[in-house]
Amino acid sequence: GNGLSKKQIGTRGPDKVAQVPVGTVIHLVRGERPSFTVNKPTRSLDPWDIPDAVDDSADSSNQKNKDGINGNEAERESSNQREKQTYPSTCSKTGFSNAEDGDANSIQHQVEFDENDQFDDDDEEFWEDEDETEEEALDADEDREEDDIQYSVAEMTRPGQRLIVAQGGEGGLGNASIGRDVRLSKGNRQEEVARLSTGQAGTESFLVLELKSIADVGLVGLPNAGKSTLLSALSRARPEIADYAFTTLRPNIGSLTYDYYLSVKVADIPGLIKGAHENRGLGHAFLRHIERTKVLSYVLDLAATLNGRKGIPPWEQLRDLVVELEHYQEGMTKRPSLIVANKIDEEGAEAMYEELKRRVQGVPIFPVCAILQEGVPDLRVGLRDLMDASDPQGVDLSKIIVG
Ligand SMILES: Nc1nc2c(ncn2[C@@H]2O[C@H](COP(=O)(O)OP(=O)(O)OP(=O)(O)O)[C@@H](O)[C@H]2O)c(=O)[nH]1
Ligand SMILES: [Mg+2]
Repeated sequence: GNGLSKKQIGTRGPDKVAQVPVGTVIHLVRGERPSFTVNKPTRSLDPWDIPDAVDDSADSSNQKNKDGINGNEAERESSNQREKQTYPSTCSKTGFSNAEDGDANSIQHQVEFDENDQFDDDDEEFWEDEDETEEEALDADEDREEDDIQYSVAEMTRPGQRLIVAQGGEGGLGNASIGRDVRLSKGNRQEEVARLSTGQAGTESFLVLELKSIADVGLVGLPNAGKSTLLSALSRARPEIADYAFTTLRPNIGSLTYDYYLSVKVADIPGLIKGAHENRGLGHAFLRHIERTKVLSYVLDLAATLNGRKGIPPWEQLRDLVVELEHYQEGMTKRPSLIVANKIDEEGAEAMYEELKRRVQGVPIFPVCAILQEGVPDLRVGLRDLMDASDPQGVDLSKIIVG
């Protein structure tokens, strides 16, 4: 699928506790199968709710998603199939093919899983023993950059969720245990003593951790900055727009296509306020989604203090946003970033834009009027350049001149 960052890890020896962000999918490359199985393979990303994917009860069915995460293709396919069943048979396929763009409407509907849909049950071949000794297998693993994913183990959907993906071994008791007090029948004493003193080996697994991103670009800004307006100017998505804070309560996704092949997904995320990292506003829910985008586009309202409004000047908006993101997760604002200076059409906004350029350096700034789509073509190019840039910059808090 789109926007996946992968990290391969190996575990050996005792249990290891790794903290992974919500939205991480764990795939097994090699090793022992864990005792739980994935109930529902993920085939689409609802940007807001990640469907529960882990069946904690030790179920022996082993559904898996060999391809990892399927993109919209599969989702669309299956949703079409579902609709086909519910619509009268005279309804042609073109009658409901509106979800051709990966925009808000097509992504936001919840996909239900049809147990037999798309997934073959010929699991066996994935679990056939290979003619490799364990030693050889380990060496091979170190050589290979990326191994084939055998099995999707779990999708972490809740904060603090814990799963044991590899069990630690039992410690040996040592020679001290071979004393008179170990009462064993003569027959299997030898065996039993050996087992007690050496312990038992732990299981071993090689995993790929995959953090699902909801989009390539996240539009980050205070409420009312014009994020939703901008998304609708950039793409065919039609999010709700209104002249009050917290219009957007769920992320909306729009697709930007360039030159037929490149498609960049942009997420319009609910407005962020000061204290969001302490869960003010809808804080954590918003931040969680920003976490899952690769590129940050800060949308600043140039007109917030103009014409008698009692808002926050754009450079302070930027500082507040950066502080919130960093409080939530250190290093987050190092992501490739650009600034959209919105509402350039308002009286006095030009001067604010000049002031903003003076006070914030190191990241590109695009003056835009989202309502009239002015500056939007340049922004589109800017976003693409940012995706391609070899040394993209984040916003450096110490370089914002405030006050
Ligand atoms: N003058 C002017 N107004 C704009 C521009 N872009 C957006 N607006 C207005 O700003 C208000 C807020 O726009 P939204 O797009 O809903 O803002 P948002 O950032 O999505 O707001 P939340 O969803 O509450 O976080 C609306 O009244 C828009 O019409 C612009 O370029 N110029
Ligand atoms: Mg909005």
